[in-house]
Amino acid sequence: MDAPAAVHAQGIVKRFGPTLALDGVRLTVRPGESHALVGRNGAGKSTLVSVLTGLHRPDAGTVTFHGEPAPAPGDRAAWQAEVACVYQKSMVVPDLTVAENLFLNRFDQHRSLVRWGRLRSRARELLAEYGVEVDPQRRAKDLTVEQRQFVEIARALSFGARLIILDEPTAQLDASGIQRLFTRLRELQRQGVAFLFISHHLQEVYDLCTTVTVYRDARHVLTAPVADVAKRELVAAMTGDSPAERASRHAAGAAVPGAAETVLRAERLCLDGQFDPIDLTVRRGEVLGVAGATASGNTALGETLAGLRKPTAGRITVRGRTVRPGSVPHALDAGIGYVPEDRQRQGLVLNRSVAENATLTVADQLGPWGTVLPSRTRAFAQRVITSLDIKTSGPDQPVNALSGGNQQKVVIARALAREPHCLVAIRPTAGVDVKSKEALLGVVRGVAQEGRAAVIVSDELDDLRVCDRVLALFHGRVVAEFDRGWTDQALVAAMEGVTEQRRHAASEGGGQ
Ligand SMILES: Nc1ncnc2c1ncn2[C@@H]1O[C@H](COP(=O)(O)OP(=O)(O)OP(=O)(O)O)[C@@H](O)[C@H]1O
Repeated sequence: MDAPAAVHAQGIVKRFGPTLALDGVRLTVRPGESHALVGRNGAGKSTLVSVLTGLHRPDAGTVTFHGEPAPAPGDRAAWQAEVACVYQKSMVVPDLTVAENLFLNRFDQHRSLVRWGRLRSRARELLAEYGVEVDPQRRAKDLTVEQRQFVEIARALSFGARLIILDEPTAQLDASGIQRLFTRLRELQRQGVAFLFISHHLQEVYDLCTTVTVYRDARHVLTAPVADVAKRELVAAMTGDSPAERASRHAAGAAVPGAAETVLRAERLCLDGQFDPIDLTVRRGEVLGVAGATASGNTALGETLAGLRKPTAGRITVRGRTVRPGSVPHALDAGIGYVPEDRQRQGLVLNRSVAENATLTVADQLGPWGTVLPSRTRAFAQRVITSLDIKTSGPDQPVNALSGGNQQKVVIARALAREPHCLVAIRPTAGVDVKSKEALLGVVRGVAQEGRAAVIVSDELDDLRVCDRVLALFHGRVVAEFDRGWTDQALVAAMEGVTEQRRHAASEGGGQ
């Protein structure tokens, strides 16, 4: 406890124009500690990370590493020797090998010739030292997310950094990948490496971290040992609400008129190398879950339903009408609304406003004869901002100035704008805070309640709990089907390929 903090930040203020992103916040992470930083979307977590890694200069406040003042702005090498952040979006260069990535910008300055053999053996030594089993000659783009994160961690440690920031590191890992990551992190902690762990998965915070800090609306709210804070107190600190009992989301949906009618049907739909022939139907008033771990084929199935991928064989119909395969415009026209997994690439036009993004799919409804009335666009966007609780300075703010979770809400708003017959959402709550998650899932349920239908493709149990039925995929095949009332263990076991059974259901029970 007497050793100086791995990082100590105090009185940090950061403004972006009119937005106060950090309002005098503090954070202390001790050597060997794993410290969680949690907060609702837009609370200021990413901004703090940018300050702690030297990407943003704070308007006020101080940062020290191991008792020494932070390096001068712009001195990249000095910052790298203190701290590294492993982001969801990889920083490694995809076309270079692991060895090249590890030694990027570190080639011997006075040698014009790189000695590749030596580089590879040094890379092998370095990976072995940190227990990372990856061939240094493989291209970074061929690595799994898990391997890439390990390479990035090894790279950071090899620069001398003893503080590693992990920004939603588990977002793209399956359960066994998360376990392997946590095991590795615990080993490194024992060697004195400190971690700052940013996650919207509160359970992971309890599994991994010893201390938790909560920010809310740009301010520091709480720092405490994880063991002393109950989950509902943590949520209350994040939201500012009193810990009122929240209704269980396992509750059955109300009956909808005409509920037997099939909205979306897939017949013998298959995509080579991704999933075997699958039959599925989604009826009016129903939310269907398509569960599966990474590479189970569930994402590919969702993307095929949305027209993003062309199936090898099979047929998709919406209310009896065949949809042209592999065409997003046709899927959209047929009434399939799509919420993509990668909002940065597929979801948003980042430099355009919230209003423009939210209304992209409904431009034809915003004015007469092909015109778009700004007043109508803004009014529409304002309704969306209110109903989805999007934290923004207004409809005219560009979406790239929103926090990640709030960007996700804009993507969902856009998919809903056309009032699709069936919404297909892939991991719709990734990176979204607990309260917004509830709101978003409530919106998806609402689609079904209005007599339409929805498909949620996810490995998140919270997402799947709002579904009326869940298909579990493993290695491209449906291995189990669950009605409401499944237990977490049963569904996880199916997703991990541990059990296989066609119909698995208990309509009683809490499913917690
Ligand atoms: N480059 C920027 N320009 C303008 N505003 C910004 C910028 N970066 C962040 N902000 C604003 O600062 C506030 C804090 O955002 P930040 O990204 O730090 O939140 P966060 O806690 O990381 O949220 P999330 O969990 O959604 O990622 C938000 O209101 C956001 O809109």
